[in-house]
Amino acid sequence: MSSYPDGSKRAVHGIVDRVALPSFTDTKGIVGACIKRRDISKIVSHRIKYDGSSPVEEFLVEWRAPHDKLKPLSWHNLEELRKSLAKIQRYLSSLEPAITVTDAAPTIGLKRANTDSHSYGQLHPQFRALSPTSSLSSGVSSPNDTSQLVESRVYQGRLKIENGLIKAESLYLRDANVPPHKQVPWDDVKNSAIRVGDRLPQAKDRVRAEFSRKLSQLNATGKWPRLSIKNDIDGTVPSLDFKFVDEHQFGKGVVPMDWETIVGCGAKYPWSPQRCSPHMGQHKGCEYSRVCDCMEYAEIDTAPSRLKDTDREWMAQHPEETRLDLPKRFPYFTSGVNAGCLVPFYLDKRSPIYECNSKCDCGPDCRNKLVQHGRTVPLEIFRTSNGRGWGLRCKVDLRPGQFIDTYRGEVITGSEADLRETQHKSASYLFTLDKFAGEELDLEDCYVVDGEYVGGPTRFINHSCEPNCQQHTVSLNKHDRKVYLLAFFTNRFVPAGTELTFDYMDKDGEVEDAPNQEEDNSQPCFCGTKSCRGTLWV
Ligand SMILES: C[S@@+](CC[C@H](N)C(=O)[O-])C[C@H]1O[C@@H](n2cnc3c(N)ncnc32)[C@H](O)[C@@H]1O
Repeated sequence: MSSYPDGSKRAVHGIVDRVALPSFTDTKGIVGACIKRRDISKIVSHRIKYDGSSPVEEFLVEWRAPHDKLKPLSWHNLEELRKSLAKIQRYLSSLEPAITVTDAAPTIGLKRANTDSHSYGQLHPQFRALSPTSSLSSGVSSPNDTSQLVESRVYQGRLKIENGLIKAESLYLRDANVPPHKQVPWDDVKNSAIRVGDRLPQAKDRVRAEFSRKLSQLNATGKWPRLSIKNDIDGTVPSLDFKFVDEHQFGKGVVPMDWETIVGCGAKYPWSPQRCSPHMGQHKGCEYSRVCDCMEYAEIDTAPSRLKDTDREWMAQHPEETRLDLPKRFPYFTSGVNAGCLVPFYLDKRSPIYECNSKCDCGPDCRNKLVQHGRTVPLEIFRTSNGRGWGLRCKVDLRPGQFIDTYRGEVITGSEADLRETQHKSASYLFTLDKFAGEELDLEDCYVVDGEYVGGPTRFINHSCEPNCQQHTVSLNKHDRKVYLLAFFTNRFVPAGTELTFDYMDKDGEVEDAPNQEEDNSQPCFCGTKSCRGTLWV
């Protein structure tokens, strides 16, 4: 074990800064301070420092410094990085191939299969080939092994504390105390610092605890049935970069229709005895769809028992005129065991659903308000066993046409979506709101929902070529053709615990052309169904 000028003893798993400045954590008076996540560009490496016999995991932080060629770097412990756990999680997953993490946070149902959770420094043999550069170490040391401690030169920024926050200044570039030959270019650091095979149980525990905290905060609202998570496969949790939200968030350049312009049903003919109200006779409300203004553009019910001869004559004579006084297809069963489920007509036809809204006179219990009230079933995010990441399932049986939840996220412009697609290559969370694209709305003017960083649990629904769910358009404002809700409903009975899936290539019941396997953006499909088409549309 080597002794350092500050008196500490360290076994080092990453880069050693023996000749450079002492670790920031050695500085007095910083207890409680932490780094703002936004200030961190990324985590570059890690090391295990021994404080007596207790291991302390430290991470080498590369600071954001847009105008500096060399970014400030400095070592920090988990306490200082407590607001940046998403960055740590990303760093941990970059080490993933060599790490089998099985220790668990019971609060979120992860399986604890490895009791050796606090062992350090076991390098997977296959990664020994990663050789160090001449000036930087990539050797791995155990507390008793100092043979691989090598001198390195890490470019460091100067740190200061302001209002409990640690901030970096990249002054050393100009600081005579650190001569240029001791400033290691970022590429050298990057290439030699990526370490695999080391266990970082403290960091993993922190990441899992943070996810548990987020989930319990969400469940604490009590607004919806509990959302749970289960991982019987490995020790990971979904990305901390993801934020659960209740409704769409509007991005730059997206202008939803002003709420003031929305007219609720009942307002149009306030003098009419037939206007919508909570009870319009026989315990019915807006199911009297001839009257409900919100349903003006819903599918006309052409059943002989509903559409009178006079209606047909009117339609023939006025093809372009109001549909207001004609009977419409009501979207949901209003009574019986299937009450609240989508009727077969909508399941088959995929016609847009027009729900009433909060400005209507029909009251909160109107049967034409379902999707807007949110999820009513307990969902579980779970780790799939065949490489499809996370998936979603329901803990209770679901009836055909039962509502699951909406797909929500950041609503962005089409051009912003194109940019994100090229920048991140992650088209998989983008959902175009193109239901009403046509004569009055160009496809390129349609907005796109990005569920990658903000959204709801449906963002975890995987693709299947024989899906048990499908997506439907639900509008709360019949005049707004650009912003609406994307709602998932089951298309058959789904027993409790079955993975929920939808067809990523489904376009209102039609399957879009299967992508060419050689196309850049295609991904192999592992849905495992008999009719699997082999690729995903992503
Ligand atoms: C909307 S996300 C679904 C949630 C995702 N599994 C996760 O862990 O975040 C879509 C991504 O999931 C994966 N995926 C979904 N369905 C799949 C399937 N049938 N086969 C292979 N990968 C699938 C693909 O990586 C796809 O890009």
